[in-house]
Amino acid sequence: MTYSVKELFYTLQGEGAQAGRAAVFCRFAGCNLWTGREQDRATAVCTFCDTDFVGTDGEGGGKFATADDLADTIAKAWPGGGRPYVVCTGGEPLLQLDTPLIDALHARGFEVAVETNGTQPAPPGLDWICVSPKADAPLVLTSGHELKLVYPQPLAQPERFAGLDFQHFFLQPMDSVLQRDHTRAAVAYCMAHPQWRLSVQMHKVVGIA
Ligand SMILES: C[S@@+](CC[C@H](N)C(=O)[O-])C[C@H]1O[C@@H](n2cnc3c(N)ncnc32)[C@H](O)[C@@H]1O
Ligand SMILES: Nc1nc2[nH]cc(C(=O)O)c2c(=O)[nH]1
Ligand code: SF4
Ligand SMILES: [Mg+2]
Repeated sequence: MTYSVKELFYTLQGEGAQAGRAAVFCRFAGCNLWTGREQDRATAVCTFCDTDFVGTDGEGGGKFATADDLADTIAKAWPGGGRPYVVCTGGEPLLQLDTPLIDALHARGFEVAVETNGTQPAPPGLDWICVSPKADAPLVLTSGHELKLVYPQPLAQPERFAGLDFQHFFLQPMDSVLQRDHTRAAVAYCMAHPQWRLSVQMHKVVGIA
């Protein structure tokens, strides 16, 4: 299958339990909850997205004809040393990430992580699954390593997800003009409900991709 990648770059994971860890980011193009066009944002299922995932024209982006082609490109972006780590994101990565690509990445020594909205089943073999539920979208993926809820979403209260089968539960303040208010509210919620931890988008604080 052909993979459409918006951008592919080396940085630090900025969010969740793996924050601070060096990672190759593979941002797949396209999402099932928003077209990515600003004129459609208000009517999208997911309205708060902070990401451009349209097309294949970003840094390191392109169309990759085979799993081996894409895995080779990801492997070239790793500097050597440590345990190679790739974060598959998007857009919605589970529209494209499949078993041949996971196998090709494992064959090159990578741990494979995914950032998903949880509306698609996950292929087997993923090493780290981060699910970030969206209020108006059906949640299909109800287990994984971390659940990272963007907060606040009035129609997706943390209580709805607290009993699911995840090792870590994070609230991530919604980035918008009200980001400071959202952060204060998330802090208060985590202090009142210690099952939840705060995920600050560290990459935005330190100014990296
Ligand atoms: C751009 S999404 C791509 C992966 C997948 N589509 C998803 O939604 O999980 C990556 C992460 O950014 C989070 N995110 C998106 N917009 C955000 C915002 N405005 N503020 C905080 N986090 C946001 C998502 O919830 C998700 O955890
Ligand atoms: N540094 C960094 N960490 C991230 N964690 C999740 C991200 C995403 O957009 O999926 C992201 C991102 O865009 N940059
Ligand atoms: S589901 Fe993820 S990629 Fe899609 S619009 Fe929402 S935050 Fe953005
Ligand atoms: Mg991001």
